[in-house]
Amino acid sequence: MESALRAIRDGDSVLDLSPRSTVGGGVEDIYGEDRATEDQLVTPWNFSVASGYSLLRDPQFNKGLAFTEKERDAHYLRGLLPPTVFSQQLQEKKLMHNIRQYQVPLQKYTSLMELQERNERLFYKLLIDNVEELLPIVYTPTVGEACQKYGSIFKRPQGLYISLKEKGKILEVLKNWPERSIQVIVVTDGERILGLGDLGCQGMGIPVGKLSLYTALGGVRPSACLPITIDVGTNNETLLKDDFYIGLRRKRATGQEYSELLHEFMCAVKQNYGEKVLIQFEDFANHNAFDLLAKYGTTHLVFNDDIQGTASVVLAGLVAALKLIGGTLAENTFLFLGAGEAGTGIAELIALEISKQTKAPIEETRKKIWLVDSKGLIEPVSTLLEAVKIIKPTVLIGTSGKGQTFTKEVVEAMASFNDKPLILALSNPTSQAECTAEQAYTWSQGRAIFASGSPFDPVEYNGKVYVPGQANNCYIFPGFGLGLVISGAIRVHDDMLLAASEALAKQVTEENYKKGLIYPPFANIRKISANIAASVAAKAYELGLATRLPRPENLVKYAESCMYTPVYRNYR
Ligand SMILES: NC(=O)C1=CN([C@@H]2O[C@H](COP(=O)(O)OP(=O)(O)OC[C@H]3O[C@@H](n4cnc5c(N)ncnc54)[C@H](OP(=O)(O)O)[C@@H]3O)[C@@H](O)[C@H]2O)C=CC1
Ligand SMILES: CC(=O)C(=O)O
Ligand SMILES: [Mg+2]
Repeated sequence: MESALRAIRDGDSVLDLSPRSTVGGGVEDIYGEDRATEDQLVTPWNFSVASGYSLLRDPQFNKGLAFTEKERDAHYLRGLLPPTVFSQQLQEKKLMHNIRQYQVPLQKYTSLMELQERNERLFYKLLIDNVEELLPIVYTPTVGEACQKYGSIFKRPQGLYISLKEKGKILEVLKNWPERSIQVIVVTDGERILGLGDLGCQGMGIPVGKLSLYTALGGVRPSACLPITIDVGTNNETLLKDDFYIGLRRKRATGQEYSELLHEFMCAVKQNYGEKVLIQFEDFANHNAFDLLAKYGTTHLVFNDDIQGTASVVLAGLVAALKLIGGTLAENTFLFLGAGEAGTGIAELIALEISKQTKAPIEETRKKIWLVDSKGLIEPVSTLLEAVKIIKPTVLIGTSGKGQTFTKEVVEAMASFNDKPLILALSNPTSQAECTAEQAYTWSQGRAIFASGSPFDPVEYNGKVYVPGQANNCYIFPGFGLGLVISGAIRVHDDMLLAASEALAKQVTEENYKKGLIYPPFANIRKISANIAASVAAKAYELGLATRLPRPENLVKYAESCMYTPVYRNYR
């Protein structure tokens, strides 16, 4: 067997097995592959059944030191591991200890990505058990920095890259992905990565991060998740000049060239994975995002996280906040800084919810909502401060992607006519937040109810500790997607967003309210996701959009039973 392999690999039956020094200074391998020059062809070999060395290098099955004695015997692992056997708990303890040694968040990020590449179950165990500590690493804000530096920190590729070079061959590219039964795709074209702008192909960190939350927070199994970056070029001059940039070095394709590639992609996905695969659009620029959602919303199961997920999470926070500020949604006045995907998505869902509650036409309910963009309000008002003073909103929402725009004067103005001004600084990452938690509490003399897209630590002000919430779509999309998957939904409907929002708001407890929180803690996120999933699935059945029949009686229990858990499996 051994010699047959050698002969086949070498393409020649006679081999000199003694290692020799090569011209480049290395040592030749016994198969002669090192001797091959650039124009001699060699075959990349692999084995289909993971055992021994290849088992240790397969992240899906690797358990590292946690392989039992029996497994080490049965799977040819003897000698490939040191003699000790660790439990998964001990591995987790060791890794958390190591991660906590790093002072720089990006180092924590790379060590977690390496773990994901090495031992998937252990990665998810860590993420689930330490979600509040690790979320800011695998997700905003650190993932933003990782995308900015993706070319330099890039080691092994994650996800699937589809560039203009693959035009006409996208179906073949999808078939190169090792998994067949995909349930959720998160796709970006990298043009609006958080509030950091066009990061081109380096936006891949976002689909990778979002999908790791699909698994950790929503229980969708990792093998069913597919991160995709569509590379149509970048207009980011710094990246185009960067030696380490990993994407196409050209300006972004637009118009027909862009839409043809996207259309081929959408058709290929449906052809390869069927009608029930969820395609989540993420961090597209708004000049494409709305069109893509409208175009494919009637033919595919598509969801835009920035427009729809954000809307659902913010509406939940607003509904919960009514417990603290009193009144109904309709009695509030909303002012947005930023009228793009997040801003208009949230505004529309608020208007829809008020319209459902009051039976007033949506054209009427929109009148309580004001949006300011870079050119000002659609009125002779050019600054946010002026708009705040004239409109006197009860709720101020930042979705402009520009940091420090809720100035002291703006927050003070909000606090001058509101007992409890509700201030949501949604822009990510932390550097782009409209104001910090400390600023919101200090400038409002401790009266603001504050939540932000990226997390802030608790703030002490005048001897009292204030705990800011995190208003981020990651409360919604994992449970939302799970609900679509378990019901076999074929289309997304706005009523599902309202159902998800209501389910999230219901998870806020009296204890949370006492702390001024309008979102529940992430520590309970899997329970929260199961509830969101059940509500979304229930709505899918009600609307006739579910294909998984018969409908399970208890949808919460069913959702929980479908959720991936990262404990190790025993191998026979
Ligand atoms: N917390 C969360 O869950 C989420 C947060 N976000 C964050 O929200 C931000 C915006 O995202 P998104 O809506 O998709 O982006 P868009 O590009 O779609 O929208 C940005 C909007 O902000 C406006 N704007 C830009 N600069 C200014 C300024 N100086 N003053 C006033 N308005 C300005 C733009 O106006 P114009 O068109 O005139 O330039 C546009 O209306 C990002 O930072 C993103 O990270 C997004 C989704 C979810
Ligand atoms: C959270 C998110 O989706 C964004 O900032 O784009
Ligand atoms: Mg996003």
